[in-house]
Amino acid sequence: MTTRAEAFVELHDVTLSYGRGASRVDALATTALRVGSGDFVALVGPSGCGKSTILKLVTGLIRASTGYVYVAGREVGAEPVRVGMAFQNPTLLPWLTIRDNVMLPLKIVPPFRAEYRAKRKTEFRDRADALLEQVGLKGFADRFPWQLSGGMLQRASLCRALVHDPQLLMLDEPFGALDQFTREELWAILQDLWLTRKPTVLLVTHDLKEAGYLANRVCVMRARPGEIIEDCPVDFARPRTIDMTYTPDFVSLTQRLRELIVSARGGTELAS
Ligand SMILES: Nc1ncnc2c1ncn2[C@@H]1O[C@H](COP(=O)(O)OP(=O)(O)OP(=O)(O)O)[C@@H](O)[C@H]1O
Repeated sequence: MTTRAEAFVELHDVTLSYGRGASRVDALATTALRVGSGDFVALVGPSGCGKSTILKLVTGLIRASTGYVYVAGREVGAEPVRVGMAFQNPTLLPWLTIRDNVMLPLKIVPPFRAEYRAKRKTEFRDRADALLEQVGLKGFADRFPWQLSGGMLQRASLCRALVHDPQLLMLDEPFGALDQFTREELWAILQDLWLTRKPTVLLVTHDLKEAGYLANRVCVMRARPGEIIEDCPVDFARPRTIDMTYTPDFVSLTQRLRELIVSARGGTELAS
Protein backbone atom coordinates (compact mmCIF):
# COMPACT_ATOMS: atom_id res chain seq x y z
CA MET A 1 0.00 0.00 0.00
CA THR A 2 1.34 3.41 -0.96
CA THR A 3 1.75 5.89 1.90
CA ARG A 4 2.38 9.62 1.89
CA ALA A 5 3.34 11.60 4.96
CA GLU A 6 3.60 15.29 4.07
CA ALA A 7 0.06 16.60 3.37
CA PHE A 8 -3.22 15.68 5.04
CA VAL A 9 -4.95 15.52 1.65
CA GLU A 10 -3.04 14.96 -1.57
CA LEU A 11 -4.18 14.40 -5.12
CA HIS A 12 -1.15 13.11 -6.96
CA ASP A 13 -1.48 13.37 -10.75
CA VAL A 14 -5.13 12.36 -10.59
CA THR A 15 -7.41 12.11 -13.61
CA LEU A 16 -11.06 11.19 -13.48
CA SER A 17 -13.40 10.12 -16.28
CA TYR A 18 -17.05 9.18 -15.80
CA GLY A 19 -18.57 6.53 -18.06
CA ARG A 20 -17.03 4.78 -21.04
CA GLY A 21 -16.93 4.95 -24.82
CA ALA A 22 -19.18 7.53 -26.44
CA SER A 23 -20.68 8.55 -23.07
CA ARG A 24 -17.29 9.13 -21.42
CA VAL A 25 -16.87 12.49 -19.67
CA ASP A 26 -13.35 13.58 -18.76
CA ALA A 27 -14.17 15.43 -15.56
CA LEU A 28 -10.61 16.03 -14.32
CA ALA A 29 -7.42 16.41 -16.33
CA THR A 30 -4.16 15.68 -14.51
CA THR A 31 -4.70 17.34 -11.15
CA ALA A 32 -2.33 17.90 -8.24
CA LEU A 33 -3.52 19.30 -4.93
CA ARG A 34 -1.92 19.26 -1.51
CA VAL A 35 -3.72 20.42 1.62
CA GLY A 36 -1.81 20.61 4.90
CA SER A 37 -3.28 19.42 8.19
CA GLY A 38 -5.59 22.09 9.64
CA ASP A 39 -5.56 24.14 6.44
CA PHE A 40 -8.70 25.68 4.90
CA VAL A 41 -8.87 25.47 1.11
CA ALA A 42 -11.70 26.71 -1.11
CA LEU A 43 -12.36 25.35 -4.61
CA VAL A 44 -14.03 27.81 -6.98
CA GLY A 45 -14.78 27.68 -10.69
CA PRO A 46 -17.51 27.49 -13.29
CA SER A 47 -20.21 24.86 -13.20
CA GLY A 48 -18.95 21.44 -14.26
CA CYS A 49 -15.24 22.12 -13.61
CA GLY A 50 -14.92 19.17 -11.22
CA LYS A 51 -15.18 20.74 -7.75
CA SER A 52 -17.60 18.13 -6.40
CA THR A 53 -15.63 15.42 -8.17
CA ILE A 54 -12.59 16.38 -6.07
CA LEU A 55 -14.67 16.08 -2.87
CA LYS A 56 -15.95 12.66 -3.97
CA LEU A 57 -12.39 11.49 -4.69
CA VAL A 58 -11.17 12.66 -1.27
CA THR A 59 -14.01 10.89 0.56
CA GLY A 60 -13.36 7.73 -1.49
CA LEU A 61 -16.86 7.77 -3.01
CA ILE A 62 -15.24 7.40 -6.43
CA ARG A 63 -11.82 6.15 -7.43
CA ALA A 64 -9.37 8.08 -9.57
CA SER A 65 -9.07 6.84 -13.17
CA THR A 66 -5.30 7.37 -12.88
CA GLY A 67 -3.08 8.75 -10.13
CA TYR A 68 -3.45 8.52 -6.37
CA VAL A 69 -5.48 10.18 -3.64
CA TYR A 70 -3.91 10.22 -0.17
CA VAL A 71 -5.66 11.18 3.05
CA ALA A 72 -3.78 11.28 6.34
CA GLY A 73 -0.73 9.83 4.61
CA ARG A 74 -2.46 6.69 3.29
CA GLU A 75 -4.23 5.92 0.06
CA VAL A 76 -7.84 6.96 0.47
CA GLY A 77 -9.92 4.12 1.90
CA ALA A 78 -6.92 2.35 3.43
CA GLU A 79 -7.60 3.68 6.89
CA PRO A 80 -10.81 5.16 8.32
CA VAL A 81 -10.60 8.93 8.63
CA ARG A 82 -13.19 10.92 10.58
CA VAL A 83 -14.94 13.11 8.03
CA GLY A 84 -17.65 15.69 8.57
CA MET A 85 -19.80 16.91 5.70
CA ALA A 86 -22.33 19.64 5.02
CA PHE A 87 -24.18 20.34 1.77
CA GLN A 88 -26.43 23.04 0.34
CA ASN A 89 -29.42 21.05 1.58
CA PRO A 90 -29.05 20.56 5.37
CA THR A 91 -30.40 16.94 5.13
CA LEU A 92 -31.45 16.72 8.79
CA LEU A 93 -33.72 13.79 9.65
CA PRO A 94 -37.25 15.20 10.15
CA TRP A 95 -38.29 12.73 12.85
CA LEU A 96 -35.35 13.54 15.14
CA THR A 97 -34.93 16.63 17.32
CA ILE A 98 -32.14 19.05 16.48
CA ARG A 99 -30.02 17.63 19.32
CA ASP A 100 -30.55 14.04 18.15
CA ASN A 101 -29.68 15.06 14.60
CA VAL A 102 -26.45 16.66 15.83
CA MET A 103 -25.61 13.55 17.89
CA LEU A 104 -26.18 11.21 14.94
CA PRO A 105 -22.47 10.82 13.95
CA LEU A 106 -21.70 9.82 17.56
CA LYS A 107 -24.15 6.93 17.22
CA ILE A 108 -22.68 5.81 13.91
CA VAL A 109 -18.97 6.66 13.67
CA PRO A 110 -16.35 4.55 15.48
CA PRO A 111 -14.94 4.85 18.12
CA PHE A 112 -17.87 6.96 19.37
CA ARG A 113 -20.45 4.31 18.46
CA ALA A 114 -19.17 1.87 21.07
CA GLU A 115 -18.82 4.64 23.66
CA TYR A 116 -22.36 5.78 22.95
CA ARG A 117 -23.62 2.31 23.69
CA ALA A 118 -21.46 2.24 26.81
CA LYS A 119 -23.68 4.92 28.26
CA ARG A 120 -21.68 8.05 27.57
CA LYS A 121 -24.89 9.53 26.25
CA THR A 122 -24.97 12.35 28.81
CA GLU A 123 -21.46 13.43 27.92
CA PHE A 124 -22.31 13.32 24.20
CA ARG A 125 -25.49 15.24 24.84
CA ASP A 126 -23.45 17.95 26.59
CA ARG A 127 -21.07 18.01 23.65
CA ALA A 128 -23.96 18.52 21.18
CA ASP A 129 -25.51 21.20 23.39
CA ALA A 130 -22.19 23.07 23.69
CA LEU A 131 -21.86 23.13 19.91
CA LEU A 132 -25.45 24.27 19.47
CA GLU A 133 -24.77 27.08 21.93
CA GLN A 134 -21.60 28.06 20.05
CA VAL A 135 -23.61 28.55 16.83
CA GLY A 136 -26.41 30.47 18.57
CA LEU A 137 -28.95 27.62 18.79
CA LYS A 138 -29.16 27.38 22.57
CA GLY A 139 -32.79 26.67 23.39
CA PHE A 140 -33.54 24.96 20.06
CA ALA A 141 -32.09 21.52 20.84
CA ASP A 142 -35.51 19.97 21.51
CA ARG A 143 -37.17 21.41 18.42
CA PHE A 144 -37.68 19.49 15.20
CA PRO A 145 -36.17 20.55 11.85
CA TRP A 146 -39.49 21.85 10.49
CA GLN A 147 -39.60 24.38 13.33
CA LEU A 148 -36.33 26.09 12.28
CA SER A 149 -35.44 28.54 9.50
CA GLY A 150 -33.04 27.62 6.67
CA GLY A 151 -30.15 29.46 8.34
CA MET A 152 -30.79 27.74 11.68
CA LEU A 153 -30.93 24.34 9.96
CA GLN A 154 -27.61 25.02 8.31
CA ARG A 155 -26.09 25.96 11.70
CA ALA A 156 -27.36 22.66 13.10
CA SER A 157 -25.95 20.89 10.08
CA LEU A 158 -22.51 22.43 10.79
CA CYS A 159 -22.80 21.16 14.38
CA ARG A 160 -23.59 17.67 13.09
CA ALA A 161 -20.59 17.85 10.74
CA LEU A 162 -18.27 18.75 13.63
CA VAL A 163 -19.66 16.87 16.67
CA HIS A 164 -17.35 13.86 16.21
CA ASP A 165 -14.26 16.11 15.88
CA PRO A 166 -13.58 15.24 12.26
CA GLN A 167 -10.05 15.42 10.93
CA LEU A 168 -11.49 16.48 7.59
CA LEU A 169 -14.47 18.74 6.94
CA MET A 170 -15.99 18.69 3.44
CA LEU A 171 -18.37 21.51 2.61
CA ASP A 172 -20.18 21.51 -0.75
CA GLU A 173 -21.84 24.92 -1.20
CA PRO A 174 -23.14 24.79 2.38
CA PHE A 175 -24.58 28.32 2.32
CA GLY A 176 -25.68 28.41 -1.33
CA ALA A 177 -29.41 28.45 -0.55
CA LEU A 178 -29.29 31.19 2.08
CA ASP A 179 -29.82 34.96 1.81
CA GLN A 180 -26.71 37.16 1.94
CA PHE A 181 -27.13 38.30 5.58
CA THR A 182 -27.66 34.79 6.92
CA ARG A 183 -24.76 33.60 4.81
CA GLU A 184 -22.45 36.23 6.29
CA GLU A 185 -23.52 35.27 9.82
CA LEU A 186 -22.66 31.67 9.04
CA TRP A 187 -19.23 32.62 7.67
CA ALA A 188 -18.42 34.07 11.10
CA ILE A 189 -19.76 30.95 12.83
CA LEU A 190 -17.82 28.60 10.56
CA GLN A 191 -14.63 30.63 11.00
CA ASP A 192 -15.09 30.46 14.79
CA LEU A 193 -15.64 26.68 14.65
CA TRP A 194 -12.56 26.26 12.47
CA LEU A 195 -10.37 28.48 14.67
CA THR A 196 -11.34 26.55 17.82
CA ARG A 197 -11.10 23.03 16.30
CA LYS A 198 -8.78 23.34 13.30
CA PRO A 199 -10.05 20.50 11.09
CA THR A 200 -8.66 20.35 7.56
CA VAL A 201 -11.36 21.95 5.41
CA LEU A 202 -12.23 21.63 1.73
CA LEU A 203 -14.95 24.10 0.78
CA VAL A 204 -16.67 24.15 -2.62
CA THR A 205 -18.38 27.46 -3.33
CA HIS A 206 -19.53 29.73 -6.15
CA ASP A 207 -19.28 32.76 -3.86
CA LEU A 208 -15.86 34.39 -4.27
CA LYS A 209 -16.37 36.64 -1.23
CA GLU A 210 -17.16 33.56 0.83
CA ALA A 211 -14.00 31.85 -0.43
CA GLY A 212 -11.85 34.90 0.39
CA TYR A 213 -13.41 35.38 3.83
CA LEU A 214 -13.08 31.76 4.94
CA ALA A 215 -10.13 30.12 3.21
CA ASN A 216 -6.35 30.24 3.57
CA ARG A 217 -6.04 29.29 -0.11
CA VAL A 218 -8.43 29.57 -3.03
CA CYS A 219 -7.94 27.10 -5.87
CA VAL A 220 -9.49 28.34 -9.11
CA MET A 221 -10.61 25.67 -11.57
CA ARG A 222 -11.67 25.60 -15.19
CA ALA A 223 -13.91 23.13 -16.97
CA ARG A 224 -13.54 20.78 -19.94
CA PRO A 225 -11.16 19.47 -18.94
CA GLY A 226 -11.47 20.22 -15.24
CA GLU A 227 -8.21 21.46 -13.78
CA ILE A 228 -6.80 23.79 -11.15
CA ILE A 229 -5.44 26.84 -12.95
CA GLU A 230 -4.47 28.99 -9.98
CA ASP A 231 -3.77 28.44 -6.29
CA CYS A 232 -4.13 31.84 -4.54
CA PRO A 233 -2.97 32.30 -0.94
CA VAL A 234 -5.29 34.42 1.23
CA ASP A 235 -3.28 36.08 3.98
CA PHE A 236 -5.78 38.33 5.77
CA ALA A 237 -5.48 38.23 9.57
CA ARG A 238 -7.92 36.16 11.65
CA PRO A 239 -10.52 36.46 12.86
CA ARG A 240 -11.80 38.02 9.65
CA THR A 241 -14.77 40.34 9.62
CA ILE A 242 -17.35 41.48 7.09
CA ASP A 243 -15.75 44.97 7.21
CA MET A 244 -12.55 43.37 5.91
CA THR A 245 -14.41 42.31 2.76
CA TYR A 246 -14.75 46.00 1.82
CA THR A 247 -11.01 46.77 2.06
CA PRO A 248 -9.14 47.44 -1.21
CA ASP A 249 -6.92 44.36 -0.78
CA PHE A 250 -9.91 42.06 -0.35
CA VAL A 251 -11.82 43.63 -3.25
CA SER A 252 -8.79 43.24 -5.51
CA LEU A 253 -8.51 39.55 -4.47
CA THR A 254 -12.14 38.83 -5.42
CA GLN A 255 -11.73 40.80 -8.65
CA ARG A 256 -8.70 38.74 -9.55
CA LEU A 257 -10.54 35.49 -8.79
CA ARG A 258 -13.45 36.69 -10.90
CA GLU A 259 -11.19 37.57 -13.83
CA LEU A 260 -9.54 34.14 -13.65
CA ILE A 261 -12.94 32.45 -13.80
CA VAL A 262 -14.12 34.69 -16.65
CA SER A 263 -11.03 33.77 -18.68
CA ALA A 264 -11.42 30.10 -17.67
CA ARG A 265 -14.92 30.21 -19.10
CA GLY A 266 -13.42 31.62 -22.28
CA GLY A 267 -15.88 34.52 -22.21
CA THR A 268 -16.26 38.11 -21.15
CA GLU A 269 -19.47 37.81 -19.11
CA LEU A 270 -19.93 36.08 -15.78
CA ALA A 271 -23.35 35.22 -14.47
CA SER A 272 -22.46 35.03 -10.77
N1 LIG B 1 -21.92 10.53 -12.41
C1 LIG B 1 -21.55 11.24 -13.47
N2 LIG B 1 -21.63 10.72 -14.72
C2 LIG B 1 -21.23 11.40 -15.81
N3 LIG B 1 -20.72 12.66 -15.75
C3 LIG B 1 -20.63 13.23 -14.55
C4 LIG B 1 -21.04 12.57 -13.34
N4 LIG B 1 -20.82 13.40 -12.30
C5 LIG B 1 -20.31 14.53 -12.83
N5 LIG B 1 -20.19 14.44 -14.17
C6 LIG B 1 -19.62 15.45 -15.08
O1 LIG B 1 -18.30 15.71 -14.65
C7 LIG B 1 -18.01 17.09 -14.76
C8 LIG B 1 -17.59 17.63 -13.39
O2 LIG B 1 -18.73 17.53 -12.52
P1 LIG B 1 -18.73 18.12 -11.03
O3 LIG B 1 -20.08 17.82 -10.46
O4 LIG B 1 -17.54 17.63 -10.30
O5 LIG B 1 -18.57 19.68 -11.32
P2 LIG B 1 -18.78 20.91 -10.34
O6 LIG B 1 -17.64 21.84 -10.58
O7 LIG B 1 -18.98 20.44 -8.94
O8 LIG B 1 -20.14 21.53 -10.91
P3 LIG B 1 -21.27 22.44 -10.19
O9 LIG B 1 -20.57 23.71 -9.79
O10 LIG B 1 -22.27 22.66 -11.28
O11 LIG B 1 -21.81 21.66 -9.03
C9 LIG B 1 -19.25 17.76 -15.34
O12 LIG B 1 -19.08 17.87 -16.73
C10 LIG B 1 -20.36 16.78 -15.00
O13 LIG B 1 -21.41 16.86 -15.94
